[in-house]
Amino acid sequence: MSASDSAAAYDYVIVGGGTAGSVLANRLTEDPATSVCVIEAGPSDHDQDRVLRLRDWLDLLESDLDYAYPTVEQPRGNSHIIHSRARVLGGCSSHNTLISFRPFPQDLADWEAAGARGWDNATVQSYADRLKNNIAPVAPQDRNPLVADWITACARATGAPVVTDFNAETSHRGGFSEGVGFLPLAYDPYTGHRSSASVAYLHPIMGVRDNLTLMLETRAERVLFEGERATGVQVTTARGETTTVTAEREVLLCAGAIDTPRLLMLSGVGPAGDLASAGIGVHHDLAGVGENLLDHPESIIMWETAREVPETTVMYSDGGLFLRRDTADPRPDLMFHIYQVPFDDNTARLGYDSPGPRNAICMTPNIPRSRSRGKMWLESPDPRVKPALDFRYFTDAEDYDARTIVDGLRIARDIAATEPFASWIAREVAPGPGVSGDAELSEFGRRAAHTVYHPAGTCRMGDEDDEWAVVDPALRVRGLSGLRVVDASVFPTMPSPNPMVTVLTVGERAADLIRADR
Ligand SMILES: Cc1cc2nc3c(=O)[nH]c(=O)nc-3n(C[C@H](O)[C@H](O)[C@H](O)COP(=O)(O)OP(=O)(O)OC[C@H]3O[C@@H](n4cnc5c(N)ncnc54)[C@H](O)[C@@H]3O)c2cc1C
Repeated sequence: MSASDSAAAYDYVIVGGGTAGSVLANRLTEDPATSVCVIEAGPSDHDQDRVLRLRDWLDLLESDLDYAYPTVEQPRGNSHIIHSRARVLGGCSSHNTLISFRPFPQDLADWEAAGARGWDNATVQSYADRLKNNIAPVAPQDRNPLVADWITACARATGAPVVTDFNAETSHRGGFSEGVGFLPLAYDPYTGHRSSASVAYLHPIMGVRDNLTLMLETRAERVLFEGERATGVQVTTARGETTTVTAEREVLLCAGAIDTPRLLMLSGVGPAGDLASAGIGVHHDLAGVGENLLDHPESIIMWETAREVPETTVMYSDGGLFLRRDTADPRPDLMFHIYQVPFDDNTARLGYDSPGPRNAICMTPNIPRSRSRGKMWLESPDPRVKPALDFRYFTDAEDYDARTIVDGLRIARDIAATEPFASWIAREVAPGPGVSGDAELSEFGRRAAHTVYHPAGTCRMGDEDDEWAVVDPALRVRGLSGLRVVDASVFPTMPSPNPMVTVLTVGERAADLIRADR
């Protein structure tokens, strides 16, 4: 299970045993003649109940299992957001909420239009069909009566249909424009445990397949090259030793949308000017590394409840609402999660009081296709220094992002005024009924903004001749060989819904692309 011998060699070296990395490790080791080493900076999740119990996810944020990346100052947004990224086997699928939406057909049409040839809807859905995770709507015994009343009120107030299985709408009806219901989750309804990437793809084969090596608590610090070819990775092991892991065929970067571009830049692959400013020697000038930083920004409205919120839940955010304002596009353009707990980090900082833990209910409107684009870069060649993340929240020229949040806050108030949800509510805590003009709502919405924790796009896919693309449609890093990126970094544009299933699907398809190149 562990290897620390120097210069160990494998066919494939996967950096990051996270969401996409777990899928890839499983699929590539299906062939007993193929050897794979997974280098994972975090520990195993295998016997960690605090990780496996989905209901406890909030305790993992900013814990020892979280890289917790700050952002640079956001003049039009909230400068205090901490981007959680998991440091544990399974990656973010081991500390997220496991909301699981199949990719939307029109989002994949956007990918193809952006140069991601071959990532069409029919192809990608066929890979989504292969996922091993147990994905199903919140089970009947886990359905909170308050959330059920919220769903009814949403349908009445907005006209959105109540949906029993969002993913069935995508699989069998070509998608949905609007809808409200209990969310599809990757979990085991009998135990409340995660059906994360590690649970579904790694646990069944750990210690079973001899051709799989896991190097846990081992950090990749640099990709090694001979000329243009990636030959392996320099790592620091759990014991603090620096060693080399050699890839006979390919190095596969699956460290996520922040750590993959970070590792490329630490290895001298990235925009030459940015690398020089950080004191890093340039091995391969690649303009797009760290550009196109995407996210789903959200804001919040919080109420104090008139009665205690019933405790039944899977993970305290079990319902979702999708709405569409622009009828020219079939996709929803506003999404809301409901939070059955006081999600008050940002409101408390702004001076709002917080109801008790059992007396708050929140709605968090988010922007499915945010138009602001960010960038990340390094400020030091030291691999321990965290990167600079500038999401440039709410900076799009048309102010579309801020207007979407204002629309969301207003719609949330309409829902709160509608039975049977209305009678659960005692008062609006934040932003409070006094905040009602567009400008005031925008100011509050942006200052109290948060992330749905979906950074992506920083090594985006594109045509071979697109100078801002980092990888080609087969996920190979442009201008180099033996090196691919397989994680949320490769998204050319942001999927409208929560992206984890799309990441898993990228892992599934990547395995076929890699095998096809052998
Ligand atoms: C709190 C939270 C809640 C979320 N909720 C949802 C949700 O409900 N539904 C949804 O669809 N999406 C959700 N997301 C987003 C989703 O989880 C991510 O988009 C997805 O899991 C990213 O997968 P990945 O493979 O790109 O990266 P990750 O899963 O982050 O995997 C990266 C792995 O690489 C490892 N690593 C990093 N650097 C190194 C290094 N240098 N050396 C070795 N290993 C390294 C990390 O430890 C990690 O295991 C959430 C995210 C968070 C943080």
